[in-house]
Amino acid sequence: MNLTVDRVSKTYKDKKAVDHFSADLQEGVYALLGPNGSGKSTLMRMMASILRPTSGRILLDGRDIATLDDAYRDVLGYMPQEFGVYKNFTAERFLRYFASLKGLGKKEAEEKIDELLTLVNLQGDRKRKAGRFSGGMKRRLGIAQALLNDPKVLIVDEPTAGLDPKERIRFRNLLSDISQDRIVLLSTHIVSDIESVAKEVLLMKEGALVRQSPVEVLLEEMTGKVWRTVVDEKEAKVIQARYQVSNIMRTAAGNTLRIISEEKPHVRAGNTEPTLEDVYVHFFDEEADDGV
Ligand SMILES: Nc1ncnc2c1ncn2[C@@H]1O[C@H](COP(=O)(O)OP(=O)(O)OP(=O)(O)O)[C@@H](O)[C@H]1O
Repeated sequence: MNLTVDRVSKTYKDKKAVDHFSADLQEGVYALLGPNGSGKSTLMRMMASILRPTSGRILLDGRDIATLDDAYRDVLGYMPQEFGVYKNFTAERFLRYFASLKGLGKKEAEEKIDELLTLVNLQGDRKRKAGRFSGGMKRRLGIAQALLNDPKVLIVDEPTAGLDPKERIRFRNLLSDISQDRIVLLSTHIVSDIESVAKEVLLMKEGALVRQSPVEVLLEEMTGKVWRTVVDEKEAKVIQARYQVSNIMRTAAGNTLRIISEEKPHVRAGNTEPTLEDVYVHFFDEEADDGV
């Protein structure tokens, strides 16, 4: 299976939110990583066929999703960023409602709902009102909703926003469990969410794709460019003005700096193992959000 984004652009009035974005996805988890406002939601809404591109095409196995229309929606699961639940619906009623919208028969729906509530670990809460759920539970219910039609393409926009660290881990595991035989695309600006689950990372900046690579390749490219040194406050300021600093840890011994640089940035600096956060800082020149 191939989902191809072919030079897709979207312009809102005078704002170019997505700019000639091209990518090719097969089965597995892909992470769309970029700062706020880089165009991730706009791109995903186009890939979910909710929004029409201003130009360019999106193809599933060579066929335009705009032409496939309902045939595409039959194989698509989508969880938008702003995911609302009907407050007074119980979890199971909410899923029954969406199952009927998606055209599932009654018996088929009950079986699927049962299976999905177990998968997202909400079986014990199925008769509780979704309005009382925590952020993490609502998002898990959202994923169950997106999986009702057993989609071949699953698009989830910022699935871990607002979740606590434990919920984020649970979510990550869930995504990797369901990624077999499906294309899963998730967006995030939280680096630690994707380091262990993503097959490839798509780095998005100002509407454009800057890189599509496996995590290992991105890390490999940074080898020898990430440095660690302990300096006093004055030296720290000088280094910060001259180099990209991905982290500063202030301790009694001084300031421990992680620096990204082609050259050795300080006499006492030594190379250290790169992380995806360093990659993020390198490409976006801003501090990574660790999501905590
Ligand atoms: N309906 C709209 N009308 C006008 N401009 C918009 C609209 N939707 C988004 N934009 C603008 O397009 C750009 C990309 O927005 P988008 O929401 O796609 O980015 P994002 O990467 O998903 O950001 P975030 O992580 O904050 O949601 C932003 O500058 C945003 O202000």
